[in-house]
Order: sequence, then C-alpha cells, then structure tokens
Amino acid sequence: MPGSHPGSDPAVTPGVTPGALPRYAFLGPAGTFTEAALRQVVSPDDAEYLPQVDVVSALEAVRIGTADYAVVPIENSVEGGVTATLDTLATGDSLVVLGEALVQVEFVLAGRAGTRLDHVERVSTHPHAWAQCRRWFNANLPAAVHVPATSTAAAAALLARTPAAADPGFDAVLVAPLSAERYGLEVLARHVADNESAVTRFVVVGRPGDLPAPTGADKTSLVVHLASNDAGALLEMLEQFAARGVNLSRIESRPIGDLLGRYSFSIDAEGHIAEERVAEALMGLHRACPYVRFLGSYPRADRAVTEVRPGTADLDFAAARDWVEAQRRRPE
Ligand SMILES: O=C(O)C(=O)Cc1ccccc1
Repeated sequence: MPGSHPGSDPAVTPGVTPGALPRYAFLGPAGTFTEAALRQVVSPDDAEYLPQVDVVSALEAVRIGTADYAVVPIENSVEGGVTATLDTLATGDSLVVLGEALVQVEFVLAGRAGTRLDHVERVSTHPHAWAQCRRWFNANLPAAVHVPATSTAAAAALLARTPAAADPGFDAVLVAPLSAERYGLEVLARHVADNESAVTRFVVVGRPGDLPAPTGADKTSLVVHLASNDAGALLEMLEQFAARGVNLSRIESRPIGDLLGRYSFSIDAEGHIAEERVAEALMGLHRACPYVRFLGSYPRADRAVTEVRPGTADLDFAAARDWVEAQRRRPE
C-alpha cells in the first residue's frame, strides 16, 4: 500500500513538513494488530510511529496536528464496527480516510513462565479480541473472566513489567503470537480464535486535503442522518445509491446520542467521488438528508475492481447530461 494515499508523500501533503518523516499515530503499544496494519501502510524506516493509548487519542492527535496520520481499527469480520472509531470520525473536526489495510488476526493465550493453563481465571485483552475467542473460553476455560485492556499488547506489556511477586490483576493475556514473543511471555494455548479466518480492517486517517486518485477499485465512506423517523426515510436514503447503481459494502447505524431513536448511518459505498454515479448519489443524499459527512474516497485494500452496472458509467452520465442540455437548447 505505500504510495497509494497522499500521506505517503510528505513533500506534497498539506500540513506535513517537507523533509521530515510523516508521523503516524496508532493504537499501541508496539505489538498490537494495529501496528501490524501500520507496517503494511508504511515501514518504520520511512515514518515516525506514535503509539497512543486508544483510538480516540490516535484520531485526536491528527486533529490537533501532533500526528499527520492515524491508523485505527474500524471493523472486524466477527464483531462488526469499532464504535470508538466510527463515532470519532462521525463528529468533531473533519477527518478523512486515505486508505485501508486488512490484517488476519490470530490469537494465543499467554502468561508468565510457569503459568498453568488450568489455573487461568482472569484474562486481559482488548474487548474485540475477547469477543473473538468467546467460544474457545466457554469450551476450555468456562470460569475465565475478561479483564478489559486498552489493547492486546497493552495487556501483554503490563503482565511483562509487573514484578513476579505482584498481581497485575489478571493471570494471562490474549494477544497476537508475535506480541507474546515480543513481551517474553509463554504461550499457554494456540489457535484460540473461534474463527481462524477472522480479518480486521484498519483505516489510514488524515486531515482533509488532496483526495487519493481513483483507481477503479475504491471505496467512499460517509456519515448520513435521516430527515425523520418516518416510514420511507431510510428507503429514500438507500434509493440515492440504488438508482445510480452504487453498491454498499458496509452500512451500520449508531445512535446520534441526543434522543432515543435517532440514528447516524455509517456507510461505505463502492466507487470514488470522482466517478459520476458516486457524485450523483452524494448529490441525492445532500438533497434528501439533513446531514451528510464525506469521509473520503480511497483505494480498497483487496483491490476488488468496482462492478459498474450498465448505464451507470461516467460516459453514460455524460451522454445523458448532453442529451438534457440539447433538449433545453431546442427552439420552441
Ligand atoms: O488490541 C489490539 O492489538 C488492536 O490492534 C485492536 C484489535 C483487537 C482485536 C482485534 C483486532 C484489533
């Protein structure tokens, strides 16, 4: 992915000091799955890695300018959306998604040397990691309870630095195999994920500026509010996409927070705002919905080329516009 978003060239990116290494905030410490995603985006030789305690801090670092970019988890194939990321992108000063990365997540249960698996009662990890291993715990350690940590690696780091005679508040951690190794922990059980092929999607976020160029395999991320809770309001919003042949790869609702029953929709649409059908769908949303936040158009990590339905290519829109113009000019 290096080179595929504006942030990969500090010389041309607004707000990034030419010559200095671009600064990437991420959910740390070293050894998180987020760091694995960041390594796919930019090598540590070409960037300054700035570990943050949580997703909100990573995104805020970009807003206040102490980082140029942030890499944060946004959804995983088991638990769905990462609400802290969705909510922080949906409100506050505008941020944009510049790219994405996919990481296959694999978990091990790890502890201090000599820990017995059948003595593990308290397991510390990130809530998304715990959620992805529930069935394994039900089957193998049904009495184990979850002790939430800010990240998988934060749990490992705390266990590793707590003196042997002291109690860190848990007996074992659920982490990536590399993280167990990095913090010198002993692996107590491998392959503890309920779904071996679980994938987490991460986004590269920056301040609004240049858009990544369209590649033909892009996504556009949006936040949309509905005009009302009336029957038909959701359908009217979805029609803006359907009528232009724009497929959605993700749509989820989050409470707006002011009143019960008011929701904000977080949407990923296939295509780039530079494409006519996506631009037309956005214009339709702008007319039909009280609030639309554009969160960026960027290349898909899987490089899956967008299928363009017949009649919805840029040329079709241009021909249709020319035809309307010709009718307007036609003498009475
Ligand atoms: O805690 C981590 O290592 C993270 O990067 C967050 C996370 C947790 C579980 C699955 C994917 C990402």
